[in-house]
Amino acid sequence: THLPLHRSPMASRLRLAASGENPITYSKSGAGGEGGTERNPEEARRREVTDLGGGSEVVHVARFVAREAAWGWFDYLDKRIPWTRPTIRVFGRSAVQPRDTCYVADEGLTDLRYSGHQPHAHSWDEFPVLKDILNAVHEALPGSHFNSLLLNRYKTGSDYVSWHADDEPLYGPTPEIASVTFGCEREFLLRKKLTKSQASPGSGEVAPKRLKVSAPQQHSFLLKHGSLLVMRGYTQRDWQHSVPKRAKASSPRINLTFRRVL
Ligand SMILES: O=C(O)CCC(=O)C(=O)O
Ligand SMILES: [Fe+2]
Repeated sequence: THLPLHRSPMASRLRLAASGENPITYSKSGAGGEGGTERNPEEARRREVTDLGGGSEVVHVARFVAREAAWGWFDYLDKRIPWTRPTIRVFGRSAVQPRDTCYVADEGLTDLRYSGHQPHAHSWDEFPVLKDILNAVHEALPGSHFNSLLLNRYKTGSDYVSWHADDEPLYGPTPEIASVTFGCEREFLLRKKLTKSQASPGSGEVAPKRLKVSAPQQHSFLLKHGSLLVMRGYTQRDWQHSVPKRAKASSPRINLTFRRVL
C-alpha cells in the first residue's frame, strides 16, 4: 500500500524506517476484542526515526492510536484524572506550574521529585484505561518496561512546559521515555544542550573576541492527536525539550510520558 508521506518540518533529518525494519507487533485480541480497534493498522503506524547524533534518537509515530479510540481516551482522561496544578520552584522562585499534572507509578518505587515538588503517586488500579495505553506502548516498544507515568494537561495555548530534560538520576543514564498525545496538536521542540565551552564565554575583564556562536541544533515535531514520540539513548543527557505557548491553540491537549524508574 502507498501511504501519504508525513510532512516533516525538517526534511533533512529523517530516515524513514520501513515498517518491516522495526516491526510493531500487536497481539490481536480477535473479533470482538478491544485491542484491534484502538490501534491503527500496522501500515499506518509508520515510524520516523530521527538520529540526533551522539547516541540520541527520537522515534515518532504520528498515527499510533486510531482517531476514535484516541478521542475516547482523551474524554476519559480529561474527566477522570484528578488533575492538579502544583506550586513548584524554578530558579529560587515559587510559581504555579503552567499546566495540570498527575503522576501514576508502581508501588515501592523511588519517589519522583522535580522543581522542588513531589507529586503524589497514584496507583494504576485507579485508572484501568492507563493500563490499556501502557499495554499499547509496551507492544510498540519491545523490551520496554515502563513503571511510572507523568500526565500533563495543557488547557489552552497559554499552558506550556519550558525547556528541560528528564534527567533525574532515578531514570538512569539513558532513559527511554514514551510520550503519547491526545487532543490539540502542539509543537514539541528539542534543542541541544550547550557544552561548557559553548555556554557564557566567561566574565574576564578583557572582553573576549566576539566568536560566532552558532544557534543550538533544534528539531521540531508537530505532535498530533493519537501520536507517539519516543526519546531514547542520551537524549535526556544531551538535549532539552519543551512545548511552547501557542496563542492559536485553544483546545486542551493531554500528554502522557511513560518512564522507567530504576
Ligand atoms: O507534553 C509534552 O509533550 C511533554 C511533557 C514533558 O516533557 C514532561 O512531562 O516531562
Ligand atoms: Fe519532559
